Amino acid sequence: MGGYILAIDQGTTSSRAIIFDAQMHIVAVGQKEFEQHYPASGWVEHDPEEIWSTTVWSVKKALSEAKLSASEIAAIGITNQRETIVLWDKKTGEPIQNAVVWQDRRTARMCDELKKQGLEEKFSRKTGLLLDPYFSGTKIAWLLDNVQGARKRAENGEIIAGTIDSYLIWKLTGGREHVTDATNASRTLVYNIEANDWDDELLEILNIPRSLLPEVKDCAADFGVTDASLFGAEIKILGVAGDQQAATIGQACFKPGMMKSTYGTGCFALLNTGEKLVRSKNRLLTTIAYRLNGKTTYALEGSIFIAGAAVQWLRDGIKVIGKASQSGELAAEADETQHVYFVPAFVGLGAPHWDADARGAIFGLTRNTGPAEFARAALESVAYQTNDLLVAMHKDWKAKASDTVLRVDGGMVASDWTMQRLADLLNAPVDRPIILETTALGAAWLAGSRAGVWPDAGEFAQQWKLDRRFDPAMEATLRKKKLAGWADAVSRTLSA
Ligand SMILES: Nc1ncnc2c1ncn2[C@@H]1O[C@H](COP(=O)(O)OP(=O)(O)O)[C@@H](O)[C@H]1O
Ligand SMILES: O=P(O)(O)OC[C@H](O)CO
Repeated sequence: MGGYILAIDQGTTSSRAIIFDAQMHIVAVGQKEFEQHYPASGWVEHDPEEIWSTTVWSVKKALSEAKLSASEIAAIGITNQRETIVLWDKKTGEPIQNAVVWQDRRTARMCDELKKQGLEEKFSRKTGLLLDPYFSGTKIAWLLDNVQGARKRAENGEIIAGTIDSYLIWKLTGGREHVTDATNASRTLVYNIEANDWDDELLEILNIPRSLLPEVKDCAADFGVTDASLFGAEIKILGVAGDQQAATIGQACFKPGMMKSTYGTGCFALLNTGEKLVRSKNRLLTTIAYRLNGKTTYALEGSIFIAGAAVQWLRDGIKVIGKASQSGELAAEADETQHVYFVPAFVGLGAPHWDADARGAIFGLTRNTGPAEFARAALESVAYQTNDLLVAMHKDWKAKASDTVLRVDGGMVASDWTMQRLADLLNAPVDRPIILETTALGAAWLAGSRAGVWPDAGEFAQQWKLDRRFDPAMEATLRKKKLAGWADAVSRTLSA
């Protein structure tokens, strides 16, 4: 057995496999995109078979690129798009229908109904979440009620449910393990984050049989062994965490008060609050950052649904850029005297507004407005939204904005212009590390430390190295004016 660790990062748009050596350096990557299905307005689905085939393809690709055999891999760590849910047949492994993705809004009315019954406080107290279609619970209920025969099959114990980590482990172990980890469980809306168990009362409200759900383990634990027929030898699965929690670990945010923000399709900021479960009074989420050796560390989370997706819209929607990397250059050419605000509520707004029905809007257009001002407004929208999250976090965590250092990662942080504007509008420093594969790194650390080939948290934290710090440089009055303009634009975009 070699000291290599394989991280599987199953994301919203692609599946990736990354092999790290014993020194925590990347030696090979396999990656494959898969199809997004939009069967109705606001609905988003993935084909689980495609999630599985692209994952297997990526692992095989990474192994062949690295010229390694499966027997040289000490352990696998899995990280995944969170909340997305699959129901599948226990005997055949066949999904009962496509996975319902985290972005999917089909249960908005169900959530409204539960809110009308006065149940949001109960769900929030027990799970740390809110009644929004984002989370898995109402998606499971919808599948049981709407896929023909599903409820009967569930009652007969023929089908089971899981988030993507759980589905992948089931497939990887040849149907031997139905398990998940505490971070993924904490996104389902039926997991009690204080009791650390599925919650019978919430399961009853949503009419979900407990037998459908996987066993919940620590993030570093024995999750099973891959079937030898898949990659040529058995490999132990020793680490699992949802992708935003894995990025928190990969950014070495192990101490209370440390915060990371990941800018991929969406943006997710997590603040480590330690063993203390902080209840947000400002519409943020309380979630499990990680659970190690039976000890839970909590986080406050702000979730924004559109970040890099706004750059994709500049490229594929209004076609003002040819590739994502041109967005910063174009924004830098914008006329600073024009105040254009773009609220990218393509799929509603996440934290702190939680408005499923809001849709995108642009304000402040003049005859001189052109592609550069659109690009700047799109990139600035990401910074303004992050600021809204941080303002809410500072109220809940009682910290000053000036005391905050934000560690960033994800595809968008390649843009220097965006990172500088982020620091300017937050009025706080923004730190970009050298290793940007923080999500995979976090999953690899869980597996590698459990396997005994990677160091403990303290030593691991020392490998975090700064690439560049962006210090705030915007004049205070301009910043104030811009933030007020954004607040006005958002208030005009909200649905009610
Ligand atoms: N140089 C860049 N400037 C701005 N945005 C970028 C740049 N490079 C990539 N992006 C954006 O980053 C996103 C991809 O980031 P990634 O972390 O791979 O996302 P995900 O894991 O959600 O698929 C895309 O939405 C893309 O538009
Ligand atoms: O797959 P990503 O990187 O877009 O992350 C999705 C989040 O986990 C959704 O909560």
